[in-house]
Amino acid sequence: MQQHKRPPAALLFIFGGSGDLNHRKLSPALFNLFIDNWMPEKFGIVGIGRRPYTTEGYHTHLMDGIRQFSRRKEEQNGKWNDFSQHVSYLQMNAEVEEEYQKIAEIVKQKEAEFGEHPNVIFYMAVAPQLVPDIAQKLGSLNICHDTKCTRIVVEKPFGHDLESAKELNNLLSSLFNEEQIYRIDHYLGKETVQNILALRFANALFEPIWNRNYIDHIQITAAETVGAEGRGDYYERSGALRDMVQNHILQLMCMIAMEAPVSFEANEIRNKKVDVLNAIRRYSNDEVHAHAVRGQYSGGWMKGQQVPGYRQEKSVSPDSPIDTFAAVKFYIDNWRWQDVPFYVRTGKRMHEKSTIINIQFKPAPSYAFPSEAADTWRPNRLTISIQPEMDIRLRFQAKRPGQSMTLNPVDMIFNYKDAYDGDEPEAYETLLLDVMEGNQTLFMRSDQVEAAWKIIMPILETWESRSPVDFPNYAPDSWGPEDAEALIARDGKNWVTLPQPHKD
Ligand SMILES: NC(=O)C1=CN([C@@H]2O[C@H](COP(=O)(O)OP(=O)(O)OC[C@H]3O[C@@H](n4cnc5c(N)ncnc54)[C@H](OP(=O)(O)O)[C@@H]3O)[C@@H](O)[C@H]2O)C=CC1
Ligand SMILES: O=C1O[C@H](COP(=O)(O)O)[C@@H](O)[C@H](O)[C@H]1O
Repeated sequence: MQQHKRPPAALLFIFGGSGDLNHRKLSPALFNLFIDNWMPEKFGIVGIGRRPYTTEGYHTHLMDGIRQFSRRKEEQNGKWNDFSQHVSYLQMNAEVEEEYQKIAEIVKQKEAEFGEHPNVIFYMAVAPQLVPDIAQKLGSLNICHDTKCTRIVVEKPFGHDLESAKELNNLLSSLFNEEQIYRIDHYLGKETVQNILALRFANALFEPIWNRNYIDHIQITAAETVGAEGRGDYYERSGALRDMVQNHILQLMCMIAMEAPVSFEANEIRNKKVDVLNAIRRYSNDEVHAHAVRGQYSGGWMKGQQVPGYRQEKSVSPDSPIDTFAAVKFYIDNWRWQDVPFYVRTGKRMHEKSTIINIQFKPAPSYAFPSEAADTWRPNRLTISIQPEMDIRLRFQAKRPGQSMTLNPVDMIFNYKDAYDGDEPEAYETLLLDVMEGNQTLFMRSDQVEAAWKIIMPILETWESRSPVDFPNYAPDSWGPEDAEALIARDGKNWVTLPQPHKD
């Protein structure tokens, strides 16, 4: 068994304990932490919802999620029985103030059982519109005011726009200290995303070329094959730009573009990231059209299966103007990145599930080789595959064996599966452990969230003020609308998909 320092005693209340996020992500993550001996010696987990569950029924529901969605499918030799002793269900309506006394009683009871005051963590796995109300009601319980060991975890989306994000920040800061607020962006918990910091700041190799002098442009693609997946209710109030760009993709941009931190202290990393967000160019409403493209999928065929269009999905309006695809060309106006375009795109029902970052370097300044020696003179590319492939590829030009001087690009590959055992923790495992340990490095600070909204707002406002005339405008199993190809082709570049070994 691995030996390491485990977090102090914790009592975790999951609002939305009967919901999808807990079923698919949170409970499997907590169980994996337990199997790996990372859960505190003394801990309790209380799922909260209005649905009635017996303790046994709740355990069966959670076990079902673990079987379906955990990276570990097995019951792990009776570990589940040990784990489930710590898990209970509290049926309560979170909109009713009096019900919160039940929480205060559980805290007291656990304090007595543990013989110490545990860190009390409130996880908001509920629809965003419920969060302010719940936070306010929790604020009326004494446990929030008198101790730093009370923490609140807020899921994305954090607000619906800049104004509502500010309101939520103001409300939370009137009830909690910033050190108690954990704004989750689950991309930051992914191993491959955290590794960007290691790649950039634990190697001297890349820093000298990591700037406008050597980098031609950067691309970030976060493509999904799934559609709205029964989340039409939520997605109709969101869309791809809000759902993926405002948070995950801008965070990836920060990881790629930030300056070197002087320490890994949470606020130092967050300061460096917010500098990037503050330097991203805000477009005027007139500039939006030239820099941003939206799309919505039609019905059609996906890997041999017929799939509905977005407008035919459950809880979606038949003339919905919501974007299920967004592509934006960003600029970061600072010394390192001036004039280097960052092309980002994300969409549902796309050809493959793949999140990749491509750093395209400029060509060599001159070539002594005959022009027919190569089919590309821009071979140098660093590709960071975030998921589902987990690798880093450095592409460079090589001489093809033979009597003539023929060049073709080859890849030097670091692959997680080959280098490690391929059993990396899921993002939510890392993030939940960080909350229990009180480490906020991978969580968003209030100013980061607001800075991200400021970038997105002009695009949202422009899109919302003009209904798209041509929706749906892309077929399932494609790479999105033609306009997205044009966005990058206008600059003489093209989107790069998962790199394939070079063949003639
Ligand atoms: N699902 C996912 O993969 C992801 C979700 N998120 C975010 O997580 C949050 C939750 O999403 P998800 O789990 O999908 O949503 P669900 O609709 O599946 O779950 C909502 C939960 O809220 C509970 N709830 C609603 N009203 C009340 C109430 N008045 N009192 C007590 N409980 C209540 C429901 O319980 P009951 O019905 O029993 O009352 C249910 O457990 C959202 O903010 C979402 O954006 C973020 C990333 C991924
Ligand atoms: O936050 C969200 O992320 C998922 C994609 O997450 P991933 O880890 O599978 O890349 C997306 O499907 C969802 O719409 C969004 O809310």
